[in-house]
Amino acid sequence: MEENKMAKIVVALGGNAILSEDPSAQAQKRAVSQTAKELVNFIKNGDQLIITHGNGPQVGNLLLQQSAGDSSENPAMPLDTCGAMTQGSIGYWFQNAMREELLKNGIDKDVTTIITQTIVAEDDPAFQDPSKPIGPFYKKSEVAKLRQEHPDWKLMEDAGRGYRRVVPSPKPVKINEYRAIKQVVEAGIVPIVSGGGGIPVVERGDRLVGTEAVIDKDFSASKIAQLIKADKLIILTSGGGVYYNYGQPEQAELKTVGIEEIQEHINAEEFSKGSMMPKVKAAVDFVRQSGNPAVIGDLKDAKEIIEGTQGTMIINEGTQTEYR
Ligand SMILES: Nc1ncnc2c1ncn2[C@@H]1O[C@H](COP(=O)(O)OP(=O)(O)O)[C@@H](O)[C@H]1O
Ligand SMILES: NC(=O)OP(=O)(O)O
Repeated sequence: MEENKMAKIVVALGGNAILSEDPSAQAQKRAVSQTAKELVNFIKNGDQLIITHGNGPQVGNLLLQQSAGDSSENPAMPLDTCGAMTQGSIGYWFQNAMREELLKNGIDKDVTTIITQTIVAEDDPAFQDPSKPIGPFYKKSEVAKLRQEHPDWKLMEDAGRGYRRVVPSPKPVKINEYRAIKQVVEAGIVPIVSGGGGIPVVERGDRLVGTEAVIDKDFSASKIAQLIKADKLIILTSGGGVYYNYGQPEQAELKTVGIEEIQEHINAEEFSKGSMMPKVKAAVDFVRQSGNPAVIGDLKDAKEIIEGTQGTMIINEGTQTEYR
């Protein structure tokens, strides 16, 4: 198969950006359709697109549905299987929406979802320190009751938006389906990969065994972007680009920043642990390893981000930091 010469762009979409206020399938499909309209612009530009997405809200909601209907005849599915189910459901929404948009634009291109298993280390310290927010946001007044009802849950405040259940989030070590993903990319097909960061599995001899965790999709997206030698990594979320002093009166949104400067802000732990910190770390890791830029921005600004007029661009050079 001949190597595709067009620019390869990995786009990672946040679970919270897909599920904003209305958790119904219709509302999430609408958000995905809106995004698909923007994503098709990359293809019209002649770029090769690789799509990945989060699943934090969706997998948490699914776990709640599972436990509500749990019985010996119809047992609740474990977290790794719920992760796989969200890869299927969100992948379906994207395949469906992308197909429609491509047809509207007269583009004959296949889109396919690859169920992806992400190998993590069984001794990753993250298993002892849950940090990945999943499911709905709760008010502070609800926390005591939730702790009583679910003594096994750990709850944490999430970036000023309320409290959420948190689960372990080990780092991706290997993407098991990487070779398949590479071949699909080389064939010019648009793949939807590593949804929800990939299904977390650990290696035990010849077996891959599912584990109770949710991998951060930003870290998996960065790993895939490095493996396929992407020209750009774009992380789309809600709320805009990266801010210094987020939530403070003096908050400032970054337009362009070099990796060494933003690394200092990472080292000072200035970004929220369960939300912006993984995005910034994943972006910096990609830029450092590849030399290519990464952009973090709002899903609703996808068009402007493609044009380079919105979002925060992180680049591989010392530069005068620009603010919006
Ligand atoms: N420094 C920051 N700059 C911008 N947003 C931040 C920052 N710190 C926390 N946030 C919050 O992080 C959110 C994005 O993280 P999250 O909701 O976890 O993303 P995802 O869309 O991947 O689910 C933003 O909507 C914002 O509320
Ligand atoms: N798995 C994951 O990172 O999901 P979110 O993007 O929804 O946080």
